[in-house]
Amino acid sequence: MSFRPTCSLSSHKLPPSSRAWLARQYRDPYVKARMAFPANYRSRSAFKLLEIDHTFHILDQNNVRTVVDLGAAPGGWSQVASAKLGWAEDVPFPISSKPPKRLVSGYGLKDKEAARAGKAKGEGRSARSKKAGKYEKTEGDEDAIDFDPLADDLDAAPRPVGRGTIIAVDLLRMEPILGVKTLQMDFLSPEADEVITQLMLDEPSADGKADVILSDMAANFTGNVTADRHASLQLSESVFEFTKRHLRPAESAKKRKAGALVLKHFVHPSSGTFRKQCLDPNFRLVTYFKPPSSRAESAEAYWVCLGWKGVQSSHQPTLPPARPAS
Ligand SMILES: C[S@@+](CC[C@H](N)C(=O)[O-])C[C@H]1O[C@@H](n2cnc3c(N)ncnc32)[C@H](O)[C@@H]1O
Repeated sequence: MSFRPTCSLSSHKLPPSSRAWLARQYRDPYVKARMAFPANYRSRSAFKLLEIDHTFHILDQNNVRTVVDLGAAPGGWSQVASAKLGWAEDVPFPISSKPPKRLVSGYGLKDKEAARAGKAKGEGRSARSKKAGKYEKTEGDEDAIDFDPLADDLDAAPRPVGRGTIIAVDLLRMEPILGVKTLQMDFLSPEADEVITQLMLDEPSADGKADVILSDMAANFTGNVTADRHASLQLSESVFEFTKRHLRPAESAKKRKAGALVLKHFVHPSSGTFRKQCLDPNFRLVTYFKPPSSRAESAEAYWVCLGWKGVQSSHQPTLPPARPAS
């Protein structure tokens, strides 16, 4: 469902669950903050990465040049990474408790102008969004917020020239972001590694290694606890296998805490085993982190892993490695 700040909360036409969702959105300071800032984040998730980076300084390092963003759509984390690598205006932090009024009450000024322009051409917001191939929020992806792709004006001058590149992978199509190469594919497919590697090697002086790997991937929840846990663990295992091949070890970056992995997971009994077998032995520091912007009622959390040792883990995946190609 779209978030429309002008919707009436008391509308009896809405089912109770939608009214509760809207009420929560109204109260949510991150939803307001997202609309207030010039970065015009595409998702509320952007704040989770800002908070992670504010605490661990993963992207705030000059030596960070290649970032892989797995499960990137609609693009909030990629926007943050793009700004941190200097491709876009950097983003304010910490989150202001009082975002500018004119923007909190509706869409950003730029969006309003774009909306007016669209209207003049006889196009409504939804028609324009459809034409531009707008990210469609999927069920369970409640941190995605409707955004107007036309509001991210990539042609606006002057363009900052950033360093390095971000490779964003998702099952879903993503609108372009400066400094970001987007790849629409299933990360679990057998060909994913090769295609991502190719993109990494396309860069001048690239060696196919990433300085930072981010995974905010979340499998679609089915409601079947066993199947959902399996899917979540399978994603974690696959990201770890990818990390073994592509994360630049701290030693070669000559920084103790270089080589960073941020991995989303959903708390369940096997996740502790995964951490002990795969993460703890291979990183200098592994921290379980629940960003303040992650909803308390959500079982999601992140492992923030710093200082990749480049060690090949002896851990054998407990699950079938990859989904067969359909
Ligand atoms: C919570 S959203 C990510 C939000 C994103 N970090 C942002 O800031 O906008 C999770 C994403 O994981 C993607 N995803 C789940 N399984 C995937 C897979 N096997 N391959 C690629 N993407 C996947 C979903 O399509 C979804 O867009």
